[in-house]
Amino acid sequence: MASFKITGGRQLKGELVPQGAKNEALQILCAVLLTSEPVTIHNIPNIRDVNQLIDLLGDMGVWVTRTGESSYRFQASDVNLDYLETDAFKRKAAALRGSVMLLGPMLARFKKGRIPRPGGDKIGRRRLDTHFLGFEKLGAEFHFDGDFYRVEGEHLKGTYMLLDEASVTGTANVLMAAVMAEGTTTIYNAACEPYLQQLSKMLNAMGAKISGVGSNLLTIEGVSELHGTDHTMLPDMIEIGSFIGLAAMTQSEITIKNCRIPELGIIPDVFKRLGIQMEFRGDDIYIPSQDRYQVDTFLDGGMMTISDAPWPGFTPDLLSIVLVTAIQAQGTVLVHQKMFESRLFFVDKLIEMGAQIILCDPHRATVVGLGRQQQLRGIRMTSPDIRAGVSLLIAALSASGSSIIDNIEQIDRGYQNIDTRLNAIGAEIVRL
Ligand SMILES: CC(=O)N[C@H]1[C@@H](OP(=O)(O)OP(=O)(O)OC[C@H]2O[C@@H](n3ccc(=O)[nH]c3=O)[C@H](O)[C@@H]2O)O[C@H](CO)[C@@H](O)[C@@H]1O
Ligand SMILES: C=C(OP(=O)(O)O)C(=O)O
Repeated sequence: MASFKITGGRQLKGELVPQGAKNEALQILCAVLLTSEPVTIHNIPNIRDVNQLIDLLGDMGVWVTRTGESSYRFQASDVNLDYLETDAFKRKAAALRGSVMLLGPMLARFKKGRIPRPGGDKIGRRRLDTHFLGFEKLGAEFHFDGDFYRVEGEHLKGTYMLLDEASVTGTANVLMAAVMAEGTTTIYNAACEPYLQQLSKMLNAMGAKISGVGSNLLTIEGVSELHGTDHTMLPDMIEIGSFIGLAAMTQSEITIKNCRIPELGIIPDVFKRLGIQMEFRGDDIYIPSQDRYQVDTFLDGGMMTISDAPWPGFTPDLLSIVLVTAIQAQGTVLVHQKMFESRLFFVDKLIEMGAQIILCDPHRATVVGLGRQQQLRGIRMTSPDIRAGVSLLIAALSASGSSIIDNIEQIDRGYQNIDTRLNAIGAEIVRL
């Protein structure tokens, strides 16, 4: 188990370039299984979850060639389906959440697929019903033997389906199964975040016929085969949001480069409602060093609540960052994590550091901003999940004295060389 030692209280200054998007990468990498032709992908983040999925594809027989710093070519012309029966597959696929999206492509191309219970953050119940109900609607059979989920379907047929929830990985999985089904599939209540739009655009470039991209109603006309393509990943919007929170908490002047601002949806506005100033300079976001940031109230004077919702609502993956950023704001914010029930427990560490937070219940925490009247104190803590881990890192960077964060493998799942990149603009983080 690795740890970070952080010397807090330093103001940072400089530029940060966001990595390619983790959650887009996991969808896109699974989609390479849909064709026997080469698919080249650019701007792939060098992070644990993505590297594990690339390794897994290699083990399945996909030819993987690194063609540049963050570019790879994949060719799934010799996939070994027997590998799916091995213990190694079980162990590796169970290490990350994104592996569940191998199922849709396997079903589409090889008529069957098998996956162990996927891993990922332990942030509450994470059901997979949407995935399997969708596959069944397409005519596949589904079995779960307690260890493995199996799907089989010789002849997938297009149909209308109303997803039981707008699940991100569920929509991606069903979409990838449907692209080569016979006839037309309509997916209503589809998740529509930019990463799914990116996946749809890539599939269309491979020869799929998907319309309604960007909406919650996708129409897919099945085609008999897909071809190779080139695809470039968006910058990671969760990393961009994390850097905005980091800048505010540490009073740093940071420019976040090449953000693809139109794809960020409501994210910048939510941070602005915390009182954080930012300027859009072309496609960069400039955040000046701010001594104070005053939380907005609602128009009727009511206390600010920030909650998550399926896209184009605010992503749940940034609520932990909003929560930590509110600690040094002026004013009070209620953070309401509606989707996941175990994602806010890390606040006990922040309270130990001196933050004024009341955990109302597993879904809601009220943060009473310190308005820089008092600095947080460094402590020793453990990173429970990716986003809580980075939130603790931000808290530690703003604190007086030094902190240790254990279990930073969680942070490495989603943030590329975060220590080196932040040290380059003035942070003091040592990997132990
Ligand atoms: C690998 C990957 O891409 N992971 C992301 C993906 O996970 P993932 O695809 O696993 O998450 P889902 O979109 O399926 O849903 C997450 C949770 O939210 C609940 N839910 C979902 C939709 C809805 O309309 N209402 C609702 O309450 C679900 O019951 C579930 O508990 O999307 C999540 C939600 O943005 C993100 O936190 C994860 O980072
Ligand atoms: C919850 C997350 O990831 P995963 O779905 O991979 O666990 C996340 O990226 O915040």
